[in-house]
Amino acid sequence: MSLATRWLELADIKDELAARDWFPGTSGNLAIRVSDDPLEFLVTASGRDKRKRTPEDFVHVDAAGRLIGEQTGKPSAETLLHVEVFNRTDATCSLHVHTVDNNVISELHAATGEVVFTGQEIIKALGYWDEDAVVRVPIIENHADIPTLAAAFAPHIHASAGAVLIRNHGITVWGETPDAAKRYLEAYEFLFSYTLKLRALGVHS
Ligand SMILES: CSC[C@@H](O)[C@@H](O)C(=O)COP(=O)(O)O
Ligand SMILES: [Zn+2]
Repeated sequence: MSLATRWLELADIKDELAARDWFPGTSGNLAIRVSDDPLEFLVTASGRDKRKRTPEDFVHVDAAGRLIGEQTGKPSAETLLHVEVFNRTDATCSLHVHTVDNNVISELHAATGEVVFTGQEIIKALGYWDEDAVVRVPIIENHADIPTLAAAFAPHIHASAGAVLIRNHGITVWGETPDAAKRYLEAYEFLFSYTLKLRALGVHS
């Protein structure tokens, strides 16, 4: 797939997530694979308002997250997390957002290092079709030092689809295709929101 096609795909996903208000305060970053050999990808430029659509929204980087050639703009500060996903799996898209729900869930379940979901129809959107399937989302501590954060994140990357919560920071979700990554992210955020609403009603699942 061409760079231009990939750019448009990621820009459309960015617009859809922006419409959900999932990029508060310039938070969040998105990445899409452009080629496998050598591994190259597009990633959001750092510090930008991801609700706006501009020609400077993404930069083109190599397998280590370094700019390829002359480009204005800086790769996302959290590019190394996407580097880990793309180097370890065949995922084509990796999405990171900060929402109030994913932050609260990460704090509530931090002590156990994971949040577990079962008995929810929406887990079919994550590819779990068994009635008693169990979905586990690992929670890692937030580290200001990004190589340290990436080292804590990497052991939780097992397949071309997955998700990791970063405590009081956000979630990173990846998938085999850009649409799959977006679907997984939406399903996880649904589960987080549902769980918090139940808790607010005094029900603990
Ligand atoms: C502005 S708060 C969020 C940042 O510190 C970071 O966590 C984030 O998600 C966005 O950083 P960015 O460098 O724009 O990709
Ligand atoms: Zn972040």
